[in-house]
Amino acid sequence: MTAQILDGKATAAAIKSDLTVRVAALKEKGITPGLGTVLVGDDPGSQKYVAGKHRDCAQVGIASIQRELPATATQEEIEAVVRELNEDPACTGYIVQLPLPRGIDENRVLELMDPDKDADGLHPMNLGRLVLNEPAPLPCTPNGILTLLRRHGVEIKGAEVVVVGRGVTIGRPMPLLLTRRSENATVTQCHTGTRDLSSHLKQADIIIAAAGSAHLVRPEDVKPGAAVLDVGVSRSAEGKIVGDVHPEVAEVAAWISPNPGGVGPMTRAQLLVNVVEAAERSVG
Ligand SMILES: Nc1nc2c(c(=O)[nH]1)N[C@@H](CN(C=O)c1ccc(C(=O)N[C@@H](CCC(=O)O)C(=O)O)cc1)CN2
Repeated sequence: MTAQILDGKATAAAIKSDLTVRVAALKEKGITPGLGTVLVGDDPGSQKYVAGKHRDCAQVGIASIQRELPATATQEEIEAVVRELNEDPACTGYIVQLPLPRGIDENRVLELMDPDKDADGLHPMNLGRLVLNEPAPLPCTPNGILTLLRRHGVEIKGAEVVVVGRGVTIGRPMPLLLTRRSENATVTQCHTGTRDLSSHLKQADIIIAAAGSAHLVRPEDVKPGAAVLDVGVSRSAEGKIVGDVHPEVAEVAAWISPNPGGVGPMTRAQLLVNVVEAAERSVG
């Protein structure tokens, strides 16, 4: 078997095309959605991701507001930028690019954001709303993964899903989305404390690998016919992306997301969805 591709690039392009129409309709009502980004430091990966987010904004007609601070920025300097974006009427939604440099209290920064402008769905109020089943912007990568599966017709309802990783942007919120009544999946969350990862992976209909550990998921661990989403990013000595999923998994799985070209573009598309939905809410 050779797996079919969960094509994030093409799916994100379709989402952006739909958003272009919605943004134009908002502009006719006098609303221009504006995405703000706060980038602290000079991590090349973060710089690339933020640049991609602003490229996407330009494509669909969303205004861009960029704030950059040096790696030496203090907690107070970062918080001042967050306060400024909270007050800026041109900024209808924004994100703080993670991770922040060592020594910065990330949670304090996220808590300071106006939850109504939280385009990432990572403010504690919005994560709480997700737990309580209340409307909230959804975290971009988990929601991007669900959209990718749905648009390719992969059955989520009743599926045994293994999520590998417990980070704030993916691993923690992913099971919250998957276990809503609308998805009805059964989820096992694995992490560095899991004794026998392989035994869990072998049971999974869907594997979401977000550990950041190169080629962690191997072909012998995957049930034939499973859908495998590769979210992890490690870098080779040449700077190339190495995912969490071994390339030979494609010989066993029915569906696989490429990396790059799978979940990354979907993360960016869902961010734009959150920005546009917030602007639409503001006009009723
Ligand atoms: N505030 C946030 N910070 C971070 C998030 C997040 O959702 N919100 N997630 C990740 C990084 N991330 C989003 O910011 C992100 C990762 C990857 C991509 C992407 O388009 N990747 C491309 C490859 C790009 C490359 O060549 O390096 C792909 O997969 O095709 C976009 C966004 C951590 N921080």
